[in-house]
Amino acid sequence: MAPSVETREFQAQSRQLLDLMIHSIYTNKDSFLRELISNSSDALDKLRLAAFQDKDLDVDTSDLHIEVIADPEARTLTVRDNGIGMTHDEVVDLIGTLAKSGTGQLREALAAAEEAKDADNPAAAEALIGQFGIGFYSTFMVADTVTLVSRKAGEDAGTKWQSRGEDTYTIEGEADAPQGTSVTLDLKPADDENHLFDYTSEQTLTGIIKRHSDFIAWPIRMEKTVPAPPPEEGEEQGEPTREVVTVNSQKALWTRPRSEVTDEEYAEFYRHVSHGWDSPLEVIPMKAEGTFEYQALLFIPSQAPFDLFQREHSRGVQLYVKRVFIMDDCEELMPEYLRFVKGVVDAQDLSLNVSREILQQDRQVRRIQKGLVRKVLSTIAEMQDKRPDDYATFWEQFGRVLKEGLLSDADNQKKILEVSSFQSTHTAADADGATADADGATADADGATADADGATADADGATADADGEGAGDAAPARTTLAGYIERAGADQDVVYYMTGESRQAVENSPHMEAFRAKGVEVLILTDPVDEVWVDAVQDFDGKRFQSIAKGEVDLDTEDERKAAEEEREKRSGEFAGLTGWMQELLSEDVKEVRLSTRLTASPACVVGDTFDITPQLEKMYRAMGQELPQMKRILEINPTHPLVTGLRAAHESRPDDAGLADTAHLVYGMAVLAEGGELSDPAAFAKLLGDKLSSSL
Ligand SMILES: Nc1ncnc2c1ncn2[C@@H]1O[C@H](COP(=O)(O)OP(=O)(O)OP(=O)(O)O)[C@@H](O)[C@H]1O
Repeated sequence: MAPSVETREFQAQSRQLLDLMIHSIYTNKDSFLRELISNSSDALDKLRLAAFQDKDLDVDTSDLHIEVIADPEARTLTVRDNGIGMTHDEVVDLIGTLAKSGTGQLREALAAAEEAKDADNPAAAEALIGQFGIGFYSTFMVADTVTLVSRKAGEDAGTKWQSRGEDTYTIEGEADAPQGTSVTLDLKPADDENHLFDYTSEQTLTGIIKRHSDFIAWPIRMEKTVPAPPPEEGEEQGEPTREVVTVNSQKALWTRPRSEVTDEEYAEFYRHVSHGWDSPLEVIPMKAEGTFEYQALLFIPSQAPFDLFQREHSRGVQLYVKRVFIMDDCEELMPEYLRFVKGVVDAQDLSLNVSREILQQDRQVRRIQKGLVRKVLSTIAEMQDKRPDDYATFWEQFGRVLKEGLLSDADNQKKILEVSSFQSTHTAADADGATADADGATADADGATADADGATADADGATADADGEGAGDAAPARTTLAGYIERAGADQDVVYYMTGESRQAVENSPHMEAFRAKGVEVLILTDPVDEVWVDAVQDFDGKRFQSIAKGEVDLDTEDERKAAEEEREKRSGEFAGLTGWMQELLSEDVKEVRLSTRLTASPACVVGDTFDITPQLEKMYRAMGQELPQMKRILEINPTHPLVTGLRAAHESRPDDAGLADTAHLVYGMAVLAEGGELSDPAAFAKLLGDKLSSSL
């Protein structure tokens, strides 16, 4: 019976990707070979491990290798391995669908690339390929047809998958497939101008393999024409012969001294372990000797992967034991908040059949983790100190993740705070035009202000920052906590901050008014994680973190404080009628109405008690499905604002006027909006405002 050929459709997103690949002008077309070899190498690692762990698995692991077979006449190129192979279902799942499909960013990026293609702007597609690294599908950059034949170790029959990269692929049984996987490409005609080289040329292939895959631990073999050795005296030069040679050196990069490895070799290895297409920002080789020995080669990427904040985010650190691959993404070696770190750890003293369960319990593994974390944090500190531009890139890409460590790694909290940097009213505003200190709020004593375009790092800890939004944009600068504390002076015993959704929302919030008037610097924290760590971290260098939107503020000197106290008492008496009435009227929304000391220009603002959670955090909790009681906050009104004094006078003379209650509701609504908050009933607010405006005409 002839084997049945099944034709299946690619998923919509896979189709889009393939389309991009086929029409790609991506210049690094050679990368397809690195991807195939990388996949083969992984498959060989997996087979060796499977054979080791499952003694019943009937496989021959005596000659694990990768073969590259070129046929210039037929214009085909095959990459074959005798690794773990794939079952029929795995081929459909892993090759027929895109593993990372369904994620928002990829969908968005694809849509953007699609649009750009219509607009004849291929750069977007190029960026997409570079950023997402599109493994197996990259073969369609160089091939018209791709045929994959695979037989899983331990199974009797194989599977053949074939596609022209259009809407469909075919899949059928292949009875006598050898164990492992082969991928055969029907190559497109060479077109040097478009970086599509002749991938059947021995020289081209050798060059690519040496450049991209030299360190692969398995032999990569290729049949080549080898010249005969020089003749002995009196003999004739022999004919060149065809021989199978191993093209790569197979040297594990982490065992070689840094001085002997080029940056490009490190970059290629990084791409292999991270499945990335970018270059590493930092290379961290490590060697620990003594009671437990390990070598590690870690990398900090230059670009955050698109799934960094998704549960099933990309892999991190691989564990090897005495050069033998044991597992991908070894969580036990790297804490969650350093999940962006890629690389390998090769431990000498673990057993080859170590399992995740054992790793979790193992004291040695915990000590390795401690060593790795210490080294990564000290590398970030060094970057901050010596390579501010790289540090700025790092912070832009991974700062949000690193700050998660403030919650989960108490031992390193101080270190993490030291290497963190923050926007503040002192640092330059970013490109959205919100200015930090338009009215000169924070010119500090030594005159070191963040410079206008944020392009240079200043001496007191404000670091310049490339925000990745393209050249020409004013880059935001950030400050370290040490920089903040130095500027604040010894008398200020807290670090002021405000959290919010954007710099602009924080800067324009009424809470900022008194701080701006007094020239007191405030950290501007806009990452969701900021909402949480500020409550969990006690202090930095003995200075407490204090939200300017919580509790009472006190920015006065002793004398000012006395005068203000007297003034407030007098005013409290004068305004008691108004605050009491408003408190009752607004009791569904607020727990107190009181006079404010933090406002200079706005009529009112809402604040929390010192230990209340912020509205943003409340929103986050609710989004995560957590039930919370309704949080009531405090309405502070400004006793010098004409709207407030006017309302007081009107309420005194016409206490029963229903229109005044509307005004009070509007004052509250304005306070919520001014801090960037959300009204519980925006339609009611709009109607009230509309009525008020009509009656004033
Ligand atoms: N030669 C092979 N042998 C066995 N399995 C393979 C082979 N090639 C690919 N696979 C399987 O198919 C999956 C998808 O491969 P693909 O190259 O598209 O993505 P990837 O390597 O997982 O990730 P990335 O897209 O980041 O490179 C692999 O994860 C692997 O499970």
